[in-house]
Amino acid sequence: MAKPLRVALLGCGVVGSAVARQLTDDAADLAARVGAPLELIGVAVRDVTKPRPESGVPPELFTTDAESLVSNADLVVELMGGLEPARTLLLRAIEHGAAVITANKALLGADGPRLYAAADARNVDLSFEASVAGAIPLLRPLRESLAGDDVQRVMGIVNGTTNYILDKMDRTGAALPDVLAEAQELGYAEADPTADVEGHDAQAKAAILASLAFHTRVSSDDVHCEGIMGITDADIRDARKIGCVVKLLAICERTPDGVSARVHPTLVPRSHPLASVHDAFNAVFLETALAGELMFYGKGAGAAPTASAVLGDLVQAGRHRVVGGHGPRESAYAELPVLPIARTQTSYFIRLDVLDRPGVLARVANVFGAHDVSIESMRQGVRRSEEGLAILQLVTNQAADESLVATVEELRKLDDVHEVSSVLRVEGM
Ligand SMILES: NC(=O)C1=CN([C@@H]2O[C@H](COP(=O)(O)OP(=O)(O)OC[C@H]3O[C@@H](n4cnc5c(N)ncnc54)[C@H](O)[C@@H]3O)[C@@H](O)[C@H]2O)C=CC1
Ligand SMILES: N[C@@H](CC=O)C(=O)O
Ligand code: NA
Repeated sequence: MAKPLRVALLGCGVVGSAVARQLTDDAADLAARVGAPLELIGVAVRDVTKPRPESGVPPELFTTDAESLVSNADLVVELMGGLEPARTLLLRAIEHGAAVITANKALLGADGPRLYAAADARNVDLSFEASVAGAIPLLRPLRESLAGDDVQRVMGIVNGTTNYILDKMDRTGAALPDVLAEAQELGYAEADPTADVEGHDAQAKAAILASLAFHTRVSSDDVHCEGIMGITDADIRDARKIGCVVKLLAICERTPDGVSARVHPTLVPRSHPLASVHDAFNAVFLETALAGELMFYGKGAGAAPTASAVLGDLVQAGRHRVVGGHGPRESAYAELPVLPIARTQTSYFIRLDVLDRPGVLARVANVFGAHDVSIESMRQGVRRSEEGLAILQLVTNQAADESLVATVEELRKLDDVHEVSSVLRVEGM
């Protein structure tokens, strides 16, 4: 057995506590797998007096001096979240020659290349399996197992909190704020849960996935993002009526013109495998040139599942310390253009309240035709006859997103249209 490797932990919240606990409870096995004991030399926290019995960390190991801690470690595990001071501490750790492990998708999505460059310059590992889809081994397959293949498409549910919320709304009719509080209690949500419900957590994850899948730098800012705050009971009911469920999807695609990445609420047919992803589970489908279709499923959030991914990275980085070598570096050589959503092919579900008068269907259909958008199906909903209104629910075929946006804009201006009451993208029909 080699000499102990010094491990510094930054943050002792939901995930940090679970990692710390496992470092103690499973010390002998982890040492045997690494080839050296993993010695926890300190845990950086904001308040050293706060009791954290669940972590099993001896009180003397807590410190507020994160800078000194990272300067003395072989392996630094960042589980604080947020851009700063996480970025500065990771860069300092790398500068001192430590391998770094992080679950911080917000930081990777905003500034990943800077961390990669620093890690490459010092020849140390930068690992982040927990940052996307929690426990699911997804980034290592993309970075390593599929390094000889060409990924065409990545589509999936990568945010546990919003899946938990949408699933509960669908299955029990519960209201969004109540279910969000439950997801927070269960440790799924971000410290600021608006990152979950506004889609920014999934946006950062989509940036990480697209970067790895397409060997091209894609930052969070390149990812079109719509969250779930606008999803209403009526949307969930409409989805049900047309045999669908609403899911927040991340979709990254390679096209002849470049690559795109987007996150938005999406109608998915109930027969689609993503429709049966319940609670805080995540699921991601890959389409590749050689392997064909691959599916990854598991727990995307929560203390123990996320700790599993962090510890896997920690063991791998530890092994590299013991026997030499390091994990993959940034692969961004392809430098493909990153396309805006306007140029992505999508299809829309549109709900319209129209004036119930002769010729209205033809005039509505004309607007679609004028933008080269064809209608896949149309359904007339319950009439609100006292107001002289009828409800139309249409699903389009695939078209450029900009054409669909233009179609909706023009529908809104039509005299026959009282209101465009819902617009959602559709996948898998
Ligand atoms: N909770 C989950 O299911 C998952 C979380 N993650 C990521 O893991 C990281 C940690 O998440 P959680 O444990 O859920 O968050 P958390 O909010 O429970 O824990 C973060 C801890 O870091 C501490 N902290 C923050 N800034 C600090 C500073 N400047 N100095 C010292 N301590 C500081 C906080 O006080 C808190 O105790 C985040 O990047 C999150 O995005 C990734 C996958 C799943
Ligand atoms: N808040 C995130 C945690 C894991 O990344 C989620 O809900 O998925
Ligand atoms: Na993962």
